[in-house]
Amino acid sequence: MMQQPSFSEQLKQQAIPIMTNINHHPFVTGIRDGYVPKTALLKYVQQDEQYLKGFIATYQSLVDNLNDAQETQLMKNTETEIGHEHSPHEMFCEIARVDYEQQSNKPVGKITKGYLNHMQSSADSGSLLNTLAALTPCPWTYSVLVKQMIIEGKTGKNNPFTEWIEFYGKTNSEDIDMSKHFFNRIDQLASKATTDELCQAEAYFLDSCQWELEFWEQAYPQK
Ligand SMILES: Cc1ncc(C[n+]2csc(CCO)c2C)c(N)n1
Repeated sequence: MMQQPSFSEQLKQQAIPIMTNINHHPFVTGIRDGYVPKTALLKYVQQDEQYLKGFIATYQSLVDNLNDAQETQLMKNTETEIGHEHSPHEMFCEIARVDYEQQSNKPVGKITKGYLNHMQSSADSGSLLNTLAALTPCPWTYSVLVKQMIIEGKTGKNNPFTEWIEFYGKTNSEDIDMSKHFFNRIDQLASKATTDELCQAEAYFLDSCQWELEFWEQAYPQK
């Protein structure tokens, strides 16, 4: 008999259309091909500075709500990774020839706010499964898109984004792959969840994937 795919495999399958749109978004193809307009890089950095603060806040509420010491330690280990996201912002600023220091504390845009509210509402739902489902697309979509670029051989001295691609390629290496760790935990929780709970978690996951797409679009509108 064919084995039923795991819940996390089902989530990834459901997200394929959104992931395809992300991979074809001009911001992402620009990184792959070595040119993104300065205005887009700037907008991204300004919004992502705000986004990271919110991501860390939601992650913190997740850790605070854990009641298992071992799991708390595991999640805290992952937490130390999150603080290192400023260097990709510095790379974008260098490429755009703008001062990184001037880019923080800009007003939070509509999409950034929407995405952050969505993540926080997953934590407020009181369900670890929902919270992990809402947080995972952040590391997962980046891991998928950079892996694709690395496979296609888009890194090299001709591409100014090589360091950026390798940054996310590295943070997603086997031993510290955050999305893998989150997906494993999601599968454990899913095995004890009701159908309704699984539906809810799936919606949190897919909405976050859609917000990831909107986030690129916010910085570099296609219209
Ligand atoms: C909108 C947006 N989505 C994802 C990331 C990437 N990212 C942010 S935190 C984190 C986890 C550990 O570093 C990862 C991969 C980003 N910068 N901005």
